[in-house]
Amino acid sequence: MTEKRIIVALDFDDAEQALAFVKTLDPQQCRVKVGKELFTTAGPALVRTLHELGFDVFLDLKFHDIPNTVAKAVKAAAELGVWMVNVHASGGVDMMKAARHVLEPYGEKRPKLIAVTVLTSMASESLPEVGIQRSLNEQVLALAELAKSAGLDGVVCSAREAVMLKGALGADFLLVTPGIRPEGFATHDQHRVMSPGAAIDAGVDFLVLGRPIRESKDPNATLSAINQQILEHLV
Ligand SMILES: O=C(O)c1cc(=O)[nH]c(=O)n1[C@@H]1O[C@H](COP(=O)(O)O)[C@@H](O)[C@H]1O
Repeated sequence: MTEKRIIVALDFDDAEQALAFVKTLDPQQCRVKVGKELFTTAGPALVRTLHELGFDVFLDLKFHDIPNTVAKAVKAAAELGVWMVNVHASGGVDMMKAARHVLEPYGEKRPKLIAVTVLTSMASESLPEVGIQRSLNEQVLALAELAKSAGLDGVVCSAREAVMLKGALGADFLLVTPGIRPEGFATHDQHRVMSPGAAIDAGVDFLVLGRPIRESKDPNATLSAINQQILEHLV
């Protein structure tokens, strides 16, 4: 099995539902993401259970606070042993450097630290309402450059910005992209979407999929089908 590129978003109300769902998944086929909703109800205990079941966990709490607070939160995530954790790049370079610095003692076992650029639910027209006058691509690039200068491993962005970011920041800077939608699947609240195959063609490293897998009648079969598409697009 090559690198597991799919991260399934466990956006469930509680641990019971999340565990019933993950037990239908093969940990060789995907990683999983625990976000604000599930972590607020189920907490670290659920993350430990997911580890016991063999899943790598992306703890998606998008920390955004003063450097000291974010650094301590990222350290707590490292203590939990998660595979990946994220912060908001708009928290600034000092915040990101503090988050990166606190991971030093963990060496190669540290979680990957990535920064959210512009949420995939936002369209370019929404940027002025939060005070951003530059274009969406300029904003994503500027925040990704900031994250790289702070020593982070990569960013969360949409797959639509992947070609630009890989060109500007290099192949090793990880791109994690939500807003992935198989052809014909509803976009819901996502604005900047792309299909799994197109995202791989654009150079994305990890694809985040929530509703397309959770709402499938056979999640593991959907996962296998998307993994197959990924393999075909990697050659
Ligand atoms: O950091 C994230 O994971 C994230 C960033 C972003 O810009 N957009 C985004 O959708 N996400 C998360 O990715 C998942 C997407 O879920 P679906 O839209 O159901 O596939 C959700 O759990 C979001 O919280």
